[in-house]
Amino acid sequence: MALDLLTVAPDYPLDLLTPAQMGAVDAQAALAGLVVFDLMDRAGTEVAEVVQTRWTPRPVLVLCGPGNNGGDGWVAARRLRDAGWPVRLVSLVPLSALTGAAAAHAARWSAPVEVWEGAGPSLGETALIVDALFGAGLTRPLPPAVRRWLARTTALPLVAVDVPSGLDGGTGVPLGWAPQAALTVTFHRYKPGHFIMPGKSLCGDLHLIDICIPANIRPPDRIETQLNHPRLWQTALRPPRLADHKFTRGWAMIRAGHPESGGMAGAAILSSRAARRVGAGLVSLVTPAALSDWPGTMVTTKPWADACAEKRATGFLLGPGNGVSPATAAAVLAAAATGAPLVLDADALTSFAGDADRLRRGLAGPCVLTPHEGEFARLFAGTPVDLTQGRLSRARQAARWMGATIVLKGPDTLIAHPDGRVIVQPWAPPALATAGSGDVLAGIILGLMALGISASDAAAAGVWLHAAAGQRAGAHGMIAEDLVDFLPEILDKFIEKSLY
Ligand SMILES: NC(=O)C1=CN([C@@H]2O[C@H](COP(=O)(O)OP(=O)(O)OC[C@H]3O[C@@H](n4cnc5c(N)ncnc54)[C@H](O)[C@@H]3O)[C@@H](O)[C@H]2O)[C@@H](O)CC1
Ligand SMILES: Nc1ncnc2c1ncn2[C@@H]1O[C@H](COP(=O)(O)OP(=O)(O)O)[C@@H](O)[C@H]1O
Ligand SMILES: [K+]
Repeated sequence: MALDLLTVAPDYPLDLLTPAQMGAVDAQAALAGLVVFDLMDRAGTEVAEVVQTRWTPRPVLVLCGPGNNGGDGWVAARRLRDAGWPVRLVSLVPLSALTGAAAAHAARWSAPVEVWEGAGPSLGETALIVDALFGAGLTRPLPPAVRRWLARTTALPLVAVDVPSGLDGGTGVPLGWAPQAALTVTFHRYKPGHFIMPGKSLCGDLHLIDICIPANIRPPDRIETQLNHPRLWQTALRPPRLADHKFTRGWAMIRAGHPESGGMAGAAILSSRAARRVGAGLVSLVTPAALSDWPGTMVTTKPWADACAEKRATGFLLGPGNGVSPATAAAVLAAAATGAPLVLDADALTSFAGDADRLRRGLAGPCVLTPHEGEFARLFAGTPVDLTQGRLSRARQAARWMGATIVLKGPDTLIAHPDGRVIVQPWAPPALATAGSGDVLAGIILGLMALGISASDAAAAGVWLHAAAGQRAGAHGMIAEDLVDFLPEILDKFIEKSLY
């Protein structure tokens, strides 16, 4: 699903269900009188529809597994054959092993069936593979022969039913290995693994099919993972108000680095511009040596301790270009002790490598940490966070342990909150992978928090606005400075205007 980030995106289901939650929904649907045979019929029929929309008729090989995922495959094969496609059907198990709705749909298949043997079927003329082997709830690796067969067919496009078989739909991490799909068709609700790397990449294009399970059938436990969307935070964005003066719009303090301390001032300058563009009333760049920024930025060489003593400060950002050093760590702890909103990025995080517990104990107010994968690994090494887990689990554990919002950046940025909720932003232009882009993101989140917006709303809104600015800047030649320049236009699309 490609998304235009510049519009208030149309409604799409935000909830991402774990495989266990999807199983609970399936079970409740059956209890509510929905017939699994019919749900499977709709699922498989839609798979066939999507295939026919994307490809012209060609020899297709449908691989069907032992469970309901395989059942969808039997339906899809039948529909494609009815539409005149040359279809071969390969069942992973003997037909006598099938049960329930899958067995019932298998009984409706009137053409020859090949049952998997040894190294697997010959490819022959096959030009397209439908993978209906296993769904999102698989808990162990693919059988080795299946894995080897799929690995040999990578030149052919593969359509995955629910997930590419072998991918854990709950985490986005393959159970050892999963094939690369050209497209993935899933049902009722997306699962986290569709959007979190490497699953996001393995799924190819995504299609969500409504198989008519009513929306009031929900899992019994809390849905903890959601897609990002303006409706989560749009009302929290704060337009300028008639009675405002600059101090009511917040004063953000940014610590700038200095070459002599291993720092670079440019990063903090990008952050300061972004914080100002999203509406912070005043932004100070606190720097050990004179530097120049836009004239409206208050550049000051006063000590960082003075900035921390400023009672009117409503937000602090440390890290961009600060240099990794005990001095940076001390400056972080000084700002944290004020209890004012805090954003920590880059060197502010790495300065606590091996000592994350000291940072954790020092946090006294709302805090957003914005690590990329490298910074995350350095900061959380040696903590209770299990670094062998996938991104979703790691981000969630880290936020819980740190008691702060963690923005784990990447093509699938995760915004994890201490209460266990995680917001996923899977849409962001890869052109954002350019130096300084993260500094702009940190400045956006700082500016929003300095305006009084909560850490969770500022992080989710900030990640969206940053990605939207990236989209607006275009696929080629974008530099971090451009992101700052597009922020007013982006904000204008999302901010509520009725309060003027
Ligand atoms: N129940 C429903 O309401 C619907 C379910 N649908 C399909 O049903 C699929 C889920 O069906 P199933 O729950 O049967 O799951 P799967 O189709 O993934 O198959 C699980 C089967 O594989 C076997 N198996 C072997 N090793 C396993 C392992 N390590 N972990 C899990 N299973 C293992 C199990 O014994 C079981 O027979 C979804 O992916 C979706 O394609 C669709 O038909 C739409 C409607
Ligand atoms: N392939 C990608 N697709 C989309 N967004 C990306 C990609 N790579 C990086 N980004 C985004 O770009 C920003 C880069 O930040 P960061 O790594 O901190 O860079 P820097 O420190 O140089 O500013 C993050 O917001 C990240 O989510
Ligand atoms: K599958």
